[in-house]
Amino acid sequence: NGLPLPPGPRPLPLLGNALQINITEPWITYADWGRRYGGIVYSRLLGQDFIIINDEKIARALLDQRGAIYSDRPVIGTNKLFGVDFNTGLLPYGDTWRVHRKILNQTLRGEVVASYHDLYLRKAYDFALNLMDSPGGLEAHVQMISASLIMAVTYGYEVQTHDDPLVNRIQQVVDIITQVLTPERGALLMAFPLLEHLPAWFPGAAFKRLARPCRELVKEIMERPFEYVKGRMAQGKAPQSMVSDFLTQLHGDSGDAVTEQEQVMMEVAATVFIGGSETTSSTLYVFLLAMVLYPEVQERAHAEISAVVGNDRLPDFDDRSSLPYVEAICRETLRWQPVVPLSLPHATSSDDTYEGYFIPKGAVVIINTWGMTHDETRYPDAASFKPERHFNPDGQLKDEPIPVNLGFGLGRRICPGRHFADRSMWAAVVMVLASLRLTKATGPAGGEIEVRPDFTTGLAMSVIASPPDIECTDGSVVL
Ligand code: HEM
Repeated sequence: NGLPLPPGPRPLPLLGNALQINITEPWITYADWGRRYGGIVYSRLLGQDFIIINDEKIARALLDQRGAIYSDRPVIGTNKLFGVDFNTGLLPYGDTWRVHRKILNQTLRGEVVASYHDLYLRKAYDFALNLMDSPGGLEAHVQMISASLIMAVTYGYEVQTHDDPLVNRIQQVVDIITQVLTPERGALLMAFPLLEHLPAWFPGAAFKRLARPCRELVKEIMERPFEYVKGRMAQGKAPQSMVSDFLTQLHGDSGDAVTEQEQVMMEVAATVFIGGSETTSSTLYVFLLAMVLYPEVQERAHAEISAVVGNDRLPDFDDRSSLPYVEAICRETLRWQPVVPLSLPHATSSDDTYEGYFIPKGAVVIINTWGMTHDETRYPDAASFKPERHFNPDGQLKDEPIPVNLGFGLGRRICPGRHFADRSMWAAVVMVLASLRLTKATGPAGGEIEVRPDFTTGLAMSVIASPPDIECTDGSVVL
């Protein structure tokens, strides 16, 4: 229609801008392009159109206000190959996705997840105790709280040990997905569809070796926990969970329609684990890392909790509104290192125009959340962890509750688990701050071992380079 594409880096023939992207931290390249070319950037990767949005206002104008165009997902050939095309987060914008979303919106809405308050506090308490008992097992404790929270809410399944076979299976699927199913690999497959059909031994097609085991694992992780809930319900012993609530509603019905609905619920439940476990654990890593690196923040939180909660009990949700600094720590954790730094890729389902630019149908739309939360004009000294930035000059906490945080995405595909994440994260953060002090570990010579923040990619997970020392303050659980 004669309109130009948004500005962007000059592409090379065939490869497009593939060689200009920092593969391990593409959000840094995209933020850099944002500074050079503006809030909306066009790039081409192996023949595929990419629209990269670095500006929150533009992201809201397109995803929130033009949801009918910007809510699709890119077609990634590997999703089907790996058996994960059932996942709500990867489904194209259409009827199946709508059915999934309806279930998710109902079962994870604010009022429903509020009914799990005791569960979040109990799991958070176990987490703090585990950290206290064996600080060196930090990674296992973080995995434990994330997996056990999600398994309890989804299936009413109590994870008993760090080595739960079911959780291990699900974790294997998550690992494969985050390694293999990236939009960049999707672009590679779209550019060279032949790769999908080459044998796994062929150079460049080695990733396919994981496809069959992944498909088998996916089948198992969908069916086994579902059958577990049915078995418990038959014995009259199933606690409240997403799946048991759903099956209770179906009670008495039979036939093909029920089988179909059960299949949908199996898919939604498996999605919840895949979508909720790594994001939860990554966020907790970021929080723990920040506490080790910023002891003054930790001290201020200890003082706030001490003043409000006292020394005779642990905090609970009734204290939440009286602990604004703890709230600000949660918000800053999501801002400082958004654990899904590029959100999930969206795609356009028809041509569009924006501010005189042409946006083609089928373009992959990347929301650079990391770039937005590190925008120096909005967050001065963005690389530093500063909960204070979430307060107004009059000392009041800003009116930006966690469920509207950019880290949960935008528009019709916004994270349906955000209310759950808000509450489960708060419980873990406040429980750790109320009962522990995190410090750098000491080396053999008695000096502090420096902590070098290092991040793995996939869904971006922070790893603390050396296990921190964790002390129970004053020998008691409460400060
Ligand atoms: C701190 C924790 C979490 C973060 C930062 C997070 C972030 C995100 C983001 C950025 C998206 C993509 C949104 C978009 O496309 O615009 C997403 C999607 C999704 N999240 Fe979360 N999430 C978290 C926890 C959870 C939890 C606990 C659950 C489940 C209980 C969950 C379930 C999902 C699902 C099912 C989708 C796909 C939605 C769709 O495509 O329609 N997430 N999440």
